[in-house]
Amino acid sequence: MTKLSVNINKIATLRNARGHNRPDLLQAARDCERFGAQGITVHPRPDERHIRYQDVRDLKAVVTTELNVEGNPTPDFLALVHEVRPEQVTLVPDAPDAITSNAGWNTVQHQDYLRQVVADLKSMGCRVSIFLDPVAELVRAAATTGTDRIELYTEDYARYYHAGPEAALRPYHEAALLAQDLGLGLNAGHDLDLDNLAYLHQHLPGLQEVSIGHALICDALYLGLENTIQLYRRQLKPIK
Ligand SMILES: CC(=O)[C@@H](O)[C@H](O)COP(=O)(O)O
Ligand SMILES: NCC(=O)COP(=O)(O)O
Repeated sequence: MTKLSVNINKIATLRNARGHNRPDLLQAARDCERFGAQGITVHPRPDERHIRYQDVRDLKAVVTTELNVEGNPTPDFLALVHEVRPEQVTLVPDAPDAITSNAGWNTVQHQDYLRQVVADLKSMGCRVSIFLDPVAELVRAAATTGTDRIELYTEDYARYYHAGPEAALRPYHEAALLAQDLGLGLNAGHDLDLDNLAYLHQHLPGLQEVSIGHALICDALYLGLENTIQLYRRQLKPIK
């Protein structure tokens, strides 16, 4: 089964636009779960432009499925996840000024560093996932860090999907097979939406979780949050 983790960054973006508590992020997380989300993802960025560090603390007390906290393992980020101990930490090498995540890890270059961070997070009981591009040598190097899972960075898949889904997915399919051989769990995310999700799910072996935020929250403006989450879940229905 491929689980849907709803990324609620954009709900915090909206809240922060006015400085009050509308929409209420914690209530939104509860509602996402009630509507069918099987996890909640947040990506606190250093400038706290959407998710604040305090949100992550508060969410831990509220989320009943799984809390997935994404970010670059800076000292502040590591202190936060040490305190909160989410079910999953996804390591993303984003620069502080990046508009959104725009690159995966170079796991070859940062192998030793990642090995230390992964060991530290696993010792606290967190599942660890490393965000990376679908490149064989990056997947192999990730496996040597002891990470539980990798998250395939799907921006290129999403960009090229409409030009030809098969070609767009090919590197991801190969990376997924390699991950399976190496005993790595598999997540995927970034720019997934109602157009491209079902194909990814049907053709990516061993896909355990997708985290989706931007498109899902945009769709919810038109379709409503409950209906939207149900539509995304439907794209992930088990393959017979
Ligand atoms: C890790 C990742 O892929 C991101 O998509 C992310 O969490 C989205 O972040 P923003 O909501 O800040 O664009
Ligand atoms: N890990 C990806 C994620 O959480 C959401 O990415 P996006 O759907 O906002 O592009």
